[in-house]
Amino acid sequence: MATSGEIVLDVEGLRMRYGTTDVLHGVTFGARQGEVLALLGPNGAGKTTTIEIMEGFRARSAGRVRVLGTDPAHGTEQWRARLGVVLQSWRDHGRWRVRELLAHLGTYYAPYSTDAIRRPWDTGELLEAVGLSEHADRKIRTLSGGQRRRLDVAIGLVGRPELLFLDEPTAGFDPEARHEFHGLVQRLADDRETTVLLTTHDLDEADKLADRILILAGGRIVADGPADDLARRTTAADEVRWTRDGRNFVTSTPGSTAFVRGLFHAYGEEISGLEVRRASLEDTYLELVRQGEAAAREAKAAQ
Ligand SMILES: Nc1ncnc2c1ncn2[C@@H]1O[C@H](COP(=O)(O)OP(=O)(O)OP(=O)(O)O)[C@@H](O)[C@H]1O
Repeated sequence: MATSGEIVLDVEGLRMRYGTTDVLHGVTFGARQGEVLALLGPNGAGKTTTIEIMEGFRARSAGRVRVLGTDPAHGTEQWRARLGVVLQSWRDHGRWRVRELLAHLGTYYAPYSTDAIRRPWDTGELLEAVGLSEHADRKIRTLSGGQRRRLDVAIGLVGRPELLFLDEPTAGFDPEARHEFHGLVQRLADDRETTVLLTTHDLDEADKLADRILILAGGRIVADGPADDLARRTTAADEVRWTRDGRNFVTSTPGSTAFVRGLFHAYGEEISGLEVRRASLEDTYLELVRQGEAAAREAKAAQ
C-alpha cells in the first residue's frame, strides 16, 4: 500500500537447525519501506525464530539475511537503534512508573536522532498514541495485562523505529484495545516510513492490517501476497445462497460474480434472499498450511 520502494528486509534461503531438528528449511521473502507484513503459521512453525534472527538475537544456521541493509549477525548499536522490537512481555521494572520508564528508555535513542527522524518519540505523544496517557503515573506492576501490552508496544516505538517487529502484539487485548491498536499500526503505516512485520494467530487482524501475508509452514514460506491474491491461489470456493419459487438453493463456486450474473440473467426478478460468502482467509490459510506441511513430510520421507 504505502511503499517508497527501498528494500528494508531481504531474506534468502534462511535455514535454522536446533540440535538435530531443522525448523527453517529455506525461508525467502523481502519487504519494502512502508509495507505491513503479517507472518502467519501454526504453533512451532518458526515465526519467533525467524523474527529473532532478523532482530540479531539469534544466530542462523545458514542463508542470507539483510535488515536495513545490514547482516543482523553483525549489527551495530546504530543499526539496532533503527529497529523497534515488541517482545512477548516486559516483566522487569515493576516499580517504575509508566512515564518514567518510557522517558528513561528514550534517552538511549537520543544519540541516534537525525534531521529526518527525531529520536526519541516525545513521551507525552507516545503515551497518547498507545492509549496510556491516563495511566502514565501508575507503577508498571499495577497495570492490567492489556495495559502492560500497550506499554510493550510503546517500548518498541520509543526510538521511532524504521522497522518494527511485533510478535503477537494483541494477545490478551480486549476488543477495544485491539481496535485502538489496529488504528495505531495503520497510522504508522500511513506515514510511509515505518515498515512493520507482525506475527499473529488472528487471521482477521492479519487481513485488516497487512499489505502482504506470509504463511510459514513446513519450514518454508508457502504463500506470500495480499490476502485477496492468496484466496485466488487455493481451491477454496465462494458460497452462494438464494431463494426461487419458495425454494432455497446453495452452491459453491470459485467465480461467484459470474455465477450471480448468470443467475439473474436466467431468472431475474424470481431471485430473492441472495447471499454470497467469499472464501475467507481462514479457508485459504488452512488449505495452504495443509499443503505446506504435506510437502515437507514428503520431502523428509524422500530423503
Ligand atoms: N532455543 C531453542 N532450542 C531448541 N528448540 C527450539 C528453541 N527455540 C524454539 N525451538 C523449537 O523451534 C520450533 C519453532 O519455534 P518458534 O518459537 O520459532 O515457533 P513459532 O512459530 O513462533 O510458534 P508459536 O506460534 O507457538 O509462537 C519449535 O518446535 C520450538 O520447539
